[in-house]
Amino acid sequence: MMITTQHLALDLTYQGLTRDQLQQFANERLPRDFAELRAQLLKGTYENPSEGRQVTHVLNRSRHSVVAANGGRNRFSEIVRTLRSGKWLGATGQVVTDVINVGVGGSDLGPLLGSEALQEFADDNTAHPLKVHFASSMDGSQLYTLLPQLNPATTLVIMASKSFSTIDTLANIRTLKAWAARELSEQQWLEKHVIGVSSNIEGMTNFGIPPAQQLSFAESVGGRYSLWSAIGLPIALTVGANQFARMLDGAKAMDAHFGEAELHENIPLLMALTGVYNREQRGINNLAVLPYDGRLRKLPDYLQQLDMESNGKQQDRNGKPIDYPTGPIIWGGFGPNGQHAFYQHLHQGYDNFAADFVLVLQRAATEFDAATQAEFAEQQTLSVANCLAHRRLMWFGDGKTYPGQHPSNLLLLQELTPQAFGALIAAYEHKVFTQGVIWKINSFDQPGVELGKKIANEVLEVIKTGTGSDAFDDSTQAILQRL
Ligand SMILES: O=P(O)(O)OC[C@H]1O[C@H](O)[C@H](O)[C@@H](O)[C@@H]1O
Repeated sequence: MMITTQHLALDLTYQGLTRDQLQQFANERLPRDFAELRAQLLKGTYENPSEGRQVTHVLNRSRHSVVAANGGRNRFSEIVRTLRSGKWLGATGQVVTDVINVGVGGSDLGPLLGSEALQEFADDNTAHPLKVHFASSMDGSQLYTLLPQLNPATTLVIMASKSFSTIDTLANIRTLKAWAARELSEQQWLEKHVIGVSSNIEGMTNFGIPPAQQLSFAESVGGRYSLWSAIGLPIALTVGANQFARMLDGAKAMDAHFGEAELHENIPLLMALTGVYNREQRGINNLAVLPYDGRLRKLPDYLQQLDMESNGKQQDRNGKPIDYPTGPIIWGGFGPNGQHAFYQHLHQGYDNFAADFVLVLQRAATEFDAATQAEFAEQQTLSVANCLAHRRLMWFGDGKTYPGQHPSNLLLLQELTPQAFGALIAAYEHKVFTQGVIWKINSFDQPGVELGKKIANEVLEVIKTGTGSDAFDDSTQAILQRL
């Protein structure tokens, strides 16, 4: 069973469900008002009850929407143009050559995935190739290796944080500020070397970021749904504003598909239903994401946040406890390398799993000479053959010691264009939305993460003041003692 849209195809043959079975399952599990709720999501009026706002990330896909305008698309494009054309001068008059995106979670994973995936599609009118780096880790380990290679006078920092209060990001920024102080005054650094991306405008202003270097986006755009907003700046810096807009177009085309296509032709809907079926009817609690293209290496990480932070819940939309399983554990890795590492367990291990294979069939022509190009084409074919082989073995087994019967999707991209990438990510967003509706949960909050942050602050306070550790358990106390 293969469904083909403009940018993305889905083969769900190895889910092992007939059209009738899917229809019947949809009749049982999709609520009656599903079409209405879906229309709300696509209009930007779907409710996020616990945070008291509507869900509007879909509006960011439109090149001219109101939300996009409030997010400062013009300023966004201007910043992209200036930096990519080598016209952004630092405080000492030198051209900025390196950008570090400092953010975590939704302010890191989407920009990182998108920049890696689409690099080859960069608009080639760049006079000065800009290098884009990423720093997310709370412990500073990325900056530790990155900073010795950079010069504060030619480096610009994107402070990317929806809330502008995430301690991981603030800690990395403090380190960068201290590092820049070798060459620049604080004033110089703020005026020419920092761009803020946030929905907390006051926070950016209080930090001292000049208004012209503030890019905002609506609070109603969830962090894990924010790569379409100004948070996508690193992607635009990598590929150019036009290619970034093409990524939005691809997502928009998927929105239209999700809104209009009938059940048997609707990619996100079928991904959602087969996922719920696997969870509930086959008792499978995990989904392996297996991209067969190195440019999508970070896809499992990205989808972990998108899916697990959205649907890993034990309360319904009204805050009432629920007693049925919700979103699965998402894990995975780059398929071809996984074959030499964890696939043994997938083929012969004891555990059940479902898988999403993501396959790109062709790679655009490059500037390599013909002989090298032919070898690369051969490598692409090798990867396709391996993807198809392992997918078959996981489903059919060998009738003897390989059990098979592990259901999988094949998400097929003819080429990894910005449009196809946008469509792929939007399809997953809508899958997660649909499953959230089926499970009656709010996919747009993350109370568990917030409780973790609160407890971390309490522990930090004890470490800093050296008092109050007796409120903790023995194990925690013993470790604090060593510290
Ligand atoms: O963008 P920020 O406000 O800094 O948030 C970064 C991340 O932190 C949190 O812990 C949330 O769970 C994520 O959803 C969010 O993407």
